[in-house]
Amino acid sequence: MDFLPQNITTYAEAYTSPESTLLHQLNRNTRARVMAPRMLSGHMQGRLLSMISCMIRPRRILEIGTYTGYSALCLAEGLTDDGQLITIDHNEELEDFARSYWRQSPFENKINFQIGLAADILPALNETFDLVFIDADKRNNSLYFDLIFDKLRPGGFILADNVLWSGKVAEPLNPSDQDTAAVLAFNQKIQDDVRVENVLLPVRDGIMVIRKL
Ligand SMILES: C[S@@+](CC[C@H](N)C(=O)[O-])C[C@H]1O[C@@H](n2cnc3c(N)ncnc32)[C@H](O)[C@@H]1O
Repeated sequence: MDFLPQNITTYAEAYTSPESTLLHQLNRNTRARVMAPRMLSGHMQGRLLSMISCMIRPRRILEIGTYTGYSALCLAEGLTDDGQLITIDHNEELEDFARSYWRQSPFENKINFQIGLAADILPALNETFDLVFIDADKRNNSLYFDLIFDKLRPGGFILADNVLWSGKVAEPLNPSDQDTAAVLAFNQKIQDDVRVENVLLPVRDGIMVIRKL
């Protein structure tokens, strides 16, 4: 869903740095060959993820929800020389596809792909993260936030995707719509949490930017 008029979106994209050739190919081939290509962050959001990562210069990034590896490549652009990005997905069928693009990038050796359910993998991670991107099953956003909070350094950032949920968060809630209810609950939980500061960016489907105090 576009929240801005199409001409404004087109203009904003025209005045955003272009995707690299590799990211463009990954974007295009995901659309051509993979189910549900709308899940991919895409040009504008990808450049924003890269920009935020370059501002933070993280040593450790955690991504929950790899899909075809597009956002991992964007976030990896900001890593320090000794940095590492751990990315988790339970869909092992996408591994070869994602790796074939990571291999062509400067970040192959910095990306650690872990296959499995995020809720199983997260408790075992023995790292302190500077930046976390939550972009998997939205019903578990609150669980993932709780599981990673103590692993995030003070001053570190969490980005949570799709917090506008196609605009449904601002409409009357259908009682049978558990996905929207979960996104609403997550947004409220963050808003009420005195341990963080947060800004809901209405970019694409909404990104909650959270800073641990
Ligand atoms: C929206 S896509 C991620 C898109 C990617 N971050 C990007 O921007 O290009 C969500 C991914 O989360 C994965 N996923 C969903 N539930 C999961 C779970 N419980 N544990 C791990 N991965 C999960 C899906 O397989 C899917 O690939």
